[in-house]
Amino acid sequence: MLRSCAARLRTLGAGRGGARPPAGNPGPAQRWFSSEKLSANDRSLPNPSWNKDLRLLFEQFMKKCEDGSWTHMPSYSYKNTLSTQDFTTLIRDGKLPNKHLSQAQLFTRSYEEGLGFEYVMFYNDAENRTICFFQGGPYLQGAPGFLHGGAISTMIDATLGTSAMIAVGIVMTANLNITFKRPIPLGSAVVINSQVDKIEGRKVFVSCNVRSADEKTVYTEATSLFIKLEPGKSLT
Ligand SMILES: CCCCCCCCCC(=O)SCCNC(=O)CCNC(=O)[C@H](O)C(C)(C)COP(=O)(O)OP(=O)(O)OC[C@H]1O[C@@H](n2cnc3c(N)ncnc32)[C@H](O)[C@@H]1OP(=O)(O)O
Repeated sequence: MLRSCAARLRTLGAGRGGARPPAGNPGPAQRWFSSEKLSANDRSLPNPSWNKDLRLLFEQFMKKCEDGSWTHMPSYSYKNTLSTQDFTTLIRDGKLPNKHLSQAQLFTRSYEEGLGFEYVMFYNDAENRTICFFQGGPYLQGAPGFLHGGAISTMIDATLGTSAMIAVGIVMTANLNITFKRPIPLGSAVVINSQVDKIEGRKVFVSCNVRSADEKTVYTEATSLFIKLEPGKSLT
Protein backbone atom coordinates (compact mmCIF):
# COMPACT_ATOMS: atom_id res chain seq x y z
CA MET A 1 0.00 0.00 0.00
CA LEU A 2 2.80 2.39 0.92
CA ARG A 3 4.53 1.68 -2.37
CA SER A 4 1.38 2.37 -4.41
CA CYS A 5 0.91 5.72 -2.69
CA ALA A 6 4.55 6.65 -3.24
CA ALA A 7 4.17 5.77 -6.91
CA ARG A 8 1.17 8.06 -7.17
CA LEU A 9 3.28 10.93 -5.86
CA ARG A 10 5.33 10.75 -9.01
CA THR A 11 2.24 11.55 -11.05
CA LEU A 12 1.12 14.34 -8.75
CA GLY A 13 0.28 17.44 -10.80
CA ALA A 14 -0.37 21.06 -9.93
CA GLY A 15 -3.64 22.01 -8.30
CA ARG A 16 -6.25 24.65 -9.10
CA GLY A 17 -4.83 27.49 -11.19
CA GLY A 18 -1.49 25.78 -11.74
CA ALA A 19 -0.18 23.92 -14.75
CA ARG A 20 0.92 20.32 -14.62
CA PRO A 21 4.61 19.99 -15.45
CA PRO A 22 5.36 18.31 -18.78
CA ALA A 23 5.91 14.55 -18.71
CA GLY A 24 9.48 13.67 -17.76
CA ASN A 25 10.01 17.11 -16.21
CA PRO A 26 8.87 16.86 -12.59
CA GLY A 27 7.77 20.08 -10.87
CA PRO A 28 9.13 21.16 -7.50
CA ALA A 29 6.31 19.55 -5.52
CA GLN A 30 6.96 16.20 -7.18
CA ARG A 31 10.66 16.38 -6.42
CA TRP A 32 10.08 17.34 -2.79
CA PHE A 33 7.65 14.55 -2.16
CA SER A 34 8.83 11.66 -4.27
CA SER A 35 12.44 10.84 -3.55
CA GLU A 36 12.33 7.04 -3.60
CA LYS A 37 15.91 6.59 -2.39
CA LEU A 38 15.13 8.41 0.87
CA SER A 39 12.03 6.39 1.70
CA ALA A 40 13.85 4.50 4.46
CA ASN A 41 14.10 7.81 6.33
CA ASP A 42 10.48 8.75 5.84
CA ARG A 43 9.39 10.45 9.08
CA SER A 44 5.69 10.46 8.17
CA LEU A 45 5.22 6.77 8.98
CA PRO A 46 3.94 5.51 12.36
CA ASN A 47 6.48 5.13 15.17
CA PRO A 48 6.04 3.95 18.78
CA SER A 49 5.33 7.51 20.00
CA TRP A 50 2.16 7.82 17.92
CA ASN A 51 -1.03 7.63 19.97
CA LYS A 52 -4.08 5.54 19.01
CA ASP A 53 -5.89 8.43 17.31
CA LEU A 54 -2.92 9.36 15.13
CA ARG A 55 -2.46 5.73 14.05
CA LEU A 56 -6.15 5.38 13.27
CA LEU A 57 -6.24 8.56 11.17
CA PHE A 58 -3.10 7.44 9.32
CA GLU A 59 -4.60 4.03 8.56
CA GLN A 60 -7.92 5.54 7.43
CA PHE A 61 -6.19 7.85 4.97
CA MET A 62 -3.75 5.22 3.69
CA LYS A 63 -6.89 3.28 2.73
CA LYS A 64 -8.22 6.36 0.93
CA CYS A 65 -4.96 6.45 -1.06
CA GLU A 66 -5.85 3.13 -2.63
CA ASP A 67 -8.47 4.58 -4.99
CA GLY A 68 -6.24 7.54 -5.87
CA SER A 69 -8.43 10.22 -4.27
CA TRP A 70 -5.82 10.98 -1.61
CA THR A 71 -2.03 10.90 -1.76
CA HIS A 72 0.27 10.19 1.16
CA MET A 73 3.20 12.61 1.41
CA PRO A 74 6.49 11.18 2.60
CA SER A 75 8.47 13.61 4.75
CA TYR A 76 12.17 13.89 5.54
CA SER A 77 14.42 16.09 7.59
CA TYR A 78 15.96 16.75 4.14
CA LYS A 79 19.48 17.41 5.22
CA ASN A 80 21.41 18.03 1.98
CA THR A 81 18.57 16.87 -0.24
CA LEU A 82 17.39 18.09 -3.60
CA SER A 83 14.78 20.42 -2.13
CA THR A 84 17.45 22.65 -0.61
CA GLN A 85 19.27 22.70 -3.94
CA ASP A 86 16.03 23.51 -5.74
CA PHE A 87 15.49 26.50 -3.51
CA THR A 88 19.01 27.89 -3.74
CA THR A 89 19.12 27.34 -7.50
CA LEU A 90 15.80 29.10 -7.92
CA ILE A 91 16.67 32.26 -6.04
CA ARG A 92 20.39 32.46 -7.02
CA ASP A 93 21.19 34.44 -3.90
CA GLY A 94 24.90 34.76 -3.23
CA LYS A 95 24.25 36.00 0.28
CA LEU A 96 22.73 32.74 1.54
CA PRO A 97 24.74 31.36 4.51
CA ASN A 98 26.05 28.23 2.79
CA LYS A 99 28.05 26.96 5.77
CA HIS A 100 24.81 26.75 7.78
CA LEU A 101 22.92 25.12 4.91
CA SER A 102 25.18 22.07 5.17
CA GLN A 103 23.77 21.45 8.68
CA ALA A 104 20.22 22.46 7.87
CA GLN A 105 17.21 20.32 8.67
CA LEU A 106 13.51 20.91 8.28
CA PHE A 107 12.44 22.53 11.57
CA THR A 108 9.42 20.27 12.02
CA ARG A 109 11.61 17.16 11.62
CA SER A 110 14.50 18.29 13.78
CA TYR A 111 13.32 16.78 17.09
CA GLU A 112 13.91 13.22 18.13
CA GLU A 113 11.06 10.77 17.68
CA GLY A 114 8.06 11.60 19.87
CA LEU A 115 9.49 14.75 21.48
CA GLY A 116 8.40 17.39 18.99
CA PHE A 117 6.35 17.37 15.83
CA GLU A 118 4.87 14.00 14.90
CA TYR A 119 2.75 14.37 11.78
CA VAL A 120 1.70 13.02 8.44
CA MET A 121 0.10 14.84 5.52
CA PHE A 122 -2.20 13.67 2.74
CA TYR A 123 -3.17 15.60 -0.38
CA ASN A 124 -6.40 15.54 -2.39
CA ASP A 125 -5.67 16.62 -5.96
CA ALA A 126 -9.29 17.08 -7.09
CA GLU A 127 -10.26 19.18 -4.08
CA ASN A 128 -6.99 21.15 -3.66
CA ARG A 129 -6.91 20.07 -0.03
CA THR A 130 -4.05 19.05 2.23
CA ILE A 131 -4.81 17.38 5.53
CA CYS A 132 -2.27 17.05 8.32
CA PHE A 133 -2.58 14.76 11.32
CA PHE A 134 -0.39 16.17 14.06
CA GLN A 135 0.59 15.12 17.57
CA GLY A 136 2.66 17.62 19.55
CA GLY A 137 5.22 16.11 21.92
CA PRO A 138 6.48 17.27 25.34
CA TYR A 139 9.10 19.69 23.98
CA LEU A 140 6.34 21.78 22.42
CA GLN A 141 4.66 22.80 25.66
CA GLY A 142 3.42 26.35 26.17
CA ALA A 143 0.89 26.74 28.99
CA PRO A 144 1.32 23.71 31.29
CA GLY A 145 -0.18 20.63 29.63
CA PHE A 146 -0.94 22.44 26.37
CA LEU A 147 0.79 23.04 23.07
CA HIS A 148 2.75 26.26 22.55
CA GLY A 149 0.99 28.65 20.14
CA GLY A 150 4.20 28.90 18.12
CA ALA A 151 4.24 25.13 17.64
CA ILE A 152 0.63 25.16 16.43
CA SER A 153 1.47 28.07 14.11
CA THR A 154 4.46 26.15 12.76
CA MET A 155 2.36 23.14 11.79
CA ILE A 156 -0.32 25.38 10.30
CA ASP A 157 2.36 27.18 8.24
CA ALA A 158 3.80 23.85 7.10
CA THR A 159 0.39 22.49 6.10
CA LEU A 160 -0.77 25.65 4.34
CA GLY A 161 2.66 25.98 2.70
CA THR A 162 2.39 22.44 1.40
CA SER A 163 -1.05 23.20 -0.07
CA ALA A 164 0.28 26.34 -1.76
CA MET A 165 3.45 24.63 -2.97
CA ILE A 166 1.53 21.77 -4.56
CA ALA A 167 -0.65 24.34 -6.34
CA VAL A 168 2.04 26.61 -7.80
CA GLY A 169 5.59 25.48 -6.91
CA ILE A 170 8.08 26.98 -4.46
CA VAL A 171 6.46 29.62 -2.22
CA MET A 172 7.15 31.62 0.92
CA THR A 173 4.69 32.76 3.58
CA ALA A 174 3.83 36.44 3.18
CA ASN A 175 1.27 36.53 5.98
CA LEU A 176 -0.37 34.16 8.43
CA ASN A 177 -3.45 35.07 10.48
CA ILE A 178 -4.34 32.73 13.32
CA THR A 179 -7.25 32.62 15.75
CA PHE A 180 -6.62 30.40 18.79
CA LYS A 181 -10.07 29.32 20.01
CA ARG A 182 -9.27 26.48 22.43
CA PRO A 183 -5.94 25.20 23.83
CA ILE A 184 -4.65 21.92 22.40
CA PRO A 185 -3.74 19.25 24.99
CA LEU A 186 -0.11 18.14 24.71
CA GLY A 187 0.19 14.69 23.14
CA SER A 188 -3.26 14.70 21.56
CA ALA A 189 -3.75 14.10 17.83
CA VAL A 190 -5.34 16.93 15.88
CA VAL A 191 -6.52 17.34 12.30
CA ILE A 192 -5.35 20.35 10.26
CA ASN A 193 -7.64 20.61 7.27
CA SER A 194 -6.38 23.09 4.66
CA GLN A 195 -7.46 24.23 1.23
CA VAL A 196 -6.36 26.56 -1.55
CA ASP A 197 -9.06 29.24 -1.71
CA LYS A 198 -7.78 31.42 -4.56
CA ILE A 199 -4.77 31.95 -6.81
CA GLU A 200 -4.09 35.40 -8.26
CA GLY A 201 -0.90 35.55 -10.28
CA ARG A 202 1.90 34.69 -7.82
CA LYS A 203 -0.42 35.00 -4.81
CA VAL A 204 -1.91 31.88 -3.26
CA PHE A 205 -4.62 32.36 -0.63
CA VAL A 206 -5.08 29.38 1.68
CA SER A 207 -7.00 28.61 4.85
CA CYS A 208 -7.38 25.88 7.44
CA ASN A 209 -8.89 24.84 10.71
CA VAL A 210 -7.48 22.64 13.44
CA ARG A 211 -9.85 20.17 15.07
CA SER A 212 -9.71 17.34 17.55
CA ALA A 213 -9.37 13.81 16.16
CA ASP A 214 -13.14 13.26 16.64
CA GLU A 215 -13.66 16.59 14.78
CA LYS A 216 -15.93 17.85 17.60
CA THR A 217 -13.64 20.61 18.93
CA VAL A 218 -12.37 23.46 16.74
CA TYR A 219 -9.08 24.54 18.31
CA THR A 220 -7.71 26.98 15.77
CA GLU A 221 -8.53 28.72 12.48
CA ALA A 222 -6.12 30.38 10.07
CA THR A 223 -5.84 32.14 6.74
CA SER A 224 -2.62 32.84 4.92
CA LEU A 225 -1.07 34.34 1.81
CA PHE A 226 1.84 32.60 0.09
CA ILE A 227 3.86 34.15 -2.74
CA LYS A 228 5.36 32.03 -5.51
CA LEU A 229 9.03 32.86 -5.76
CA GLU A 230 10.28 34.48 -8.94
CA PRO A 231 13.19 32.64 -10.56
CA GLY A 232 16.44 34.54 -10.23
CA LYS A 233 15.05 37.18 -7.85
CA SER A 234 17.11 37.77 -4.68
CA LEU A 235 15.30 37.36 -1.36
CA THR A 236 17.66 39.61 0.58
C1 LIG B 1 7.89 19.59 2.31
C2 LIG B 1 8.01 20.70 3.23
C3 LIG B 1 7.01 21.77 3.00
C4 LIG B 1 7.32 22.82 3.94
C5 LIG B 1 6.43 24.00 3.79
C6 LIG B 1 7.05 25.04 4.65
C7 LIG B 1 6.22 26.26 4.71
C8 LIG B 1 6.96 27.26 5.54
C9 LIG B 1 7.12 28.50 4.75
C10 LIG B 1 7.76 29.56 5.57
O1 LIG B 1 7.69 29.58 6.76
S1 LIG B 1 8.59 30.78 4.72
C11 LIG B 1 9.33 31.74 6.04
C12 LIG B 1 8.53 32.94 6.42
N1 LIG B 1 8.37 33.83 5.31
C13 LIG B 1 9.37 34.67 4.94
O2 LIG B 1 10.42 34.73 5.50
C14 LIG B 1 9.08 35.52 3.73
C15 LIG B 1 9.66 36.92 3.87
N2 LIG B 1 9.13 37.74 2.79
C16 LIG B 1 9.70 37.70 1.55
O3 LIG B 1 10.73 37.09 1.32
C17 LIG B 1 8.99 38.42 0.48
O4 LIG B 1 8.20 39.45 1.01
C18 LIG B 1 8.12 37.47 -0.38
C19 LIG B 1 8.98 36.40 -1.06
C20 LIG B 1 6.99 36.82 0.42
C21 LIG B 1 7.44 38.29 -1.49
O5 LIG B 1 8.46 39.07 -2.08
P1 LIG B 1 8.50 39.28 -3.63
O6 LIG B 1 9.51 40.36 -3.87
O7 LIG B 1 8.66 38.00 -4.38
O8 LIG B 1 7.02 39.80 -3.92
P2 LIG B 1 6.59 41.21 -4.45
O9 LIG B 1 6.97 42.30 -3.52
O10 LIG B 1 7.04 41.28 -5.88
O11 LIG B 1 5.00 41.06 -4.38
C22 LIG B 1 4.31 40.17 -5.23
C23 LIG B 1 2.83 40.39 -4.95
O12 LIG B 1 2.52 39.88 -3.63
C24 LIG B 1 2.03 40.93 -2.81
N3 LIG B 1 2.57 40.76 -1.47
C25 LIG B 1 3.84 40.48 -1.14
N4 LIG B 1 3.97 40.37 0.20
C26 LIG B 1 2.74 40.58 0.70
C27 LIG B 1 2.21 40.59 2.02
N5 LIG B 1 2.98 40.36 3.08
N6 LIG B 1 0.90 40.84 2.19
C28 LIG B 1 0.09 41.07 1.11
N7 LIG B 1 0.54 41.04 -0.17
C29 LIG B 1 1.83 40.83 -0.36
C30 LIG B 1 2.55 42.21 -3.45
O13 LIG B 1 1.74 43.32 -3.11
C31 LIG B 1 2.44 41.87 -4.93
O14 LIG B 1 1.11 41.95 -5.33
P3 LIG B 1 0.71 42.45 -6.81
O15 LIG B 1 1.32 41.41 -7.74
O16 LIG B 1 -0.77 42.47 -6.82
O17 LIG B 1 1.34 43.79 -6.96
